[in-house]
Amino acid sequence: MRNVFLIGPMGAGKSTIGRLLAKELRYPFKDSDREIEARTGADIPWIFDVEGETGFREREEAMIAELVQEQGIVLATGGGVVMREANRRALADNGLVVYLRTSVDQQLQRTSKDRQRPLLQTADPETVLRDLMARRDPLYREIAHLTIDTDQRGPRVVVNTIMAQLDKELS
Ligand SMILES: Nc1ncnc2c1ncn2[C@@H]1O[C@H](COP(=O)(O)OP(=O)(O)OP(=O)(O)O)[C@@H](O)[C@H]1O
Ligand SMILES: O=C(O)C1=C[C@@H](O)[C@@H](O)[C@H](O)C1
Ligand SMILES: [Mg+2]
Repeated sequence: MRNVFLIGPMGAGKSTIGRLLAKELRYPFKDSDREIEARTGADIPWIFDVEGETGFREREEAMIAELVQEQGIVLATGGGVVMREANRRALADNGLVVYLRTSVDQQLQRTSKDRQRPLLQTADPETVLRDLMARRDPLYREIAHLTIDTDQRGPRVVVNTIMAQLDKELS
């Protein structure tokens, strides 16, 4: 069974859509951010605070290397997973990579209520998101087997769109 790996920026809907897609496929759902928290025994803001972003990226790379060994899971990755080449290779080689695309305007709306994203705890999250998008969008595209725009589609419609594409991929 093939793994499905969801990539994309903060607020693209990887966790939300991943959970729904996994139900549809009857695959186990894993969320790399949650797995890192469980393994560390601390939440992501704590890890960034105490170990810095580099400490978090080390934990993330180790977790991705482990998770890609699974067979037949839906995995929601963290927004910055593509920054490391080892992660890009691990994902591209071990599953179908789906890029959930979204605009910075939508990201701002979807992330505004939540304080769990340390990179956005700044006076100017819009500039941060634009800068991250400029650097990461080419990397998401580099490894994506499928790209789905989520701006005009609610989570259920995104899942149906992925399911239709998966049927094509698997037939
Ligand atoms: N297609 C969509 N349309 C409207 N709202 C959405 C859509 N997808 C997700 N959302 C909402 O956006 C918010 C962020 O979604 P989610 O946490 O799934 O993003 P994420 O990609 O996992 O982000 P992160 O990389 O920070 O973990 C949630 O409140 C979710 O309900
Ligand atoms: O875009 C990012 O770099 C991040 C996204 C989140 O999923 C978490 O992995 C963390 O907050 C960092
Ligand atoms: Mg998430």
